[in-house]
Amino acid sequence: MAAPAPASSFATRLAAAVDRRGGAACVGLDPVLEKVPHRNGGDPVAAIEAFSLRVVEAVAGLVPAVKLQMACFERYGSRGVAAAERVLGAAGEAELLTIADAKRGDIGVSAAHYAAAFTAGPLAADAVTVSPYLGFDTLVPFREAAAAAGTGVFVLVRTSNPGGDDLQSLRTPGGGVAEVVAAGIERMNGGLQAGEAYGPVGAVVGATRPAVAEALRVRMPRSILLVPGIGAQGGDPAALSALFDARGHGALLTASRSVIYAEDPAEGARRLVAAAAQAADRG
Ligand SMILES: O=c1ccn([C@@H]2O[C@H](COP(=O)(O)O)[C@@H](O)[C@H]2O)c(=O)[nH]1
Repeated sequence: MAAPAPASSFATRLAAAVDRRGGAACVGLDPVLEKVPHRNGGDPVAAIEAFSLRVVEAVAGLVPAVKLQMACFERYGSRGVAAAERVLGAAGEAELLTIADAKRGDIGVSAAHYAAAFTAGPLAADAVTVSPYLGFDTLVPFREAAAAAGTGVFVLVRTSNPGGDDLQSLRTPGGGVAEVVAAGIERMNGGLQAGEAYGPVGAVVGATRPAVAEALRVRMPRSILLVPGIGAQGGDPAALSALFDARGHGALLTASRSVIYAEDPAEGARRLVAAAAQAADRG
């Protein structure tokens, strides 16, 4: 029997959440033991989980989405993963869309396992980040799982770190590497449902190179852009207006340290939403 069709696509749910909260902002949950309240010699997993749950509670109702940095949890093994499951669950219950920032990538047969892990079961999220380094065939299982589950996939295209240039800006006969990846993603979003502006395959494009991000936006008109690099990495939402469409959709600005370690994360989240709304208004 065919799997039941999802109630709505990730793009539709994200657009509704952005409209409800007033701006396309995402709070990154990157809990680091040294920065969260904890007892010396106490349980690190309990500390990062409690901190993450407090941030979820503080930002629920303010932002459309949260992004969990899986590495912050996985470094603690199975207990850390179990904590990530609970934080994802709590965020979902608080009506936050969830992005598992897992940056997975492997040959197709193994990619299918990763895709299953993040679309169904205890680690299921509304979207997952993936690496395109092994080729476009390895993205297909993620695309198929996302389309079937009504979730999203964000492919790394142009990352926010300084070393992103090392490989992503290399020239090839088909253009720069990032442009080749962008073209592949655009192809994967073919055949949109009627009334849908964006497909299930989005792109990670760093805020630290706004002109590059803008050029990539043009190459991927059907992709939602997940835009890290705001705040701690110096990216400025005001420089990112061109990433949004006329309805203020199409991009999701995400910031972690500058919000979760602010004196008042709720206030940090409000500021991020306001900055995203202002950027989208000018788009
Ligand atoms: O190009 C990328 C891709 C992913 N990230 C991730 O986003 C957050 C950024 O944290 P900040 O504290 O807002 O700098 C983190 O989880 C990164 O791994 C990115 O920064 N750039």
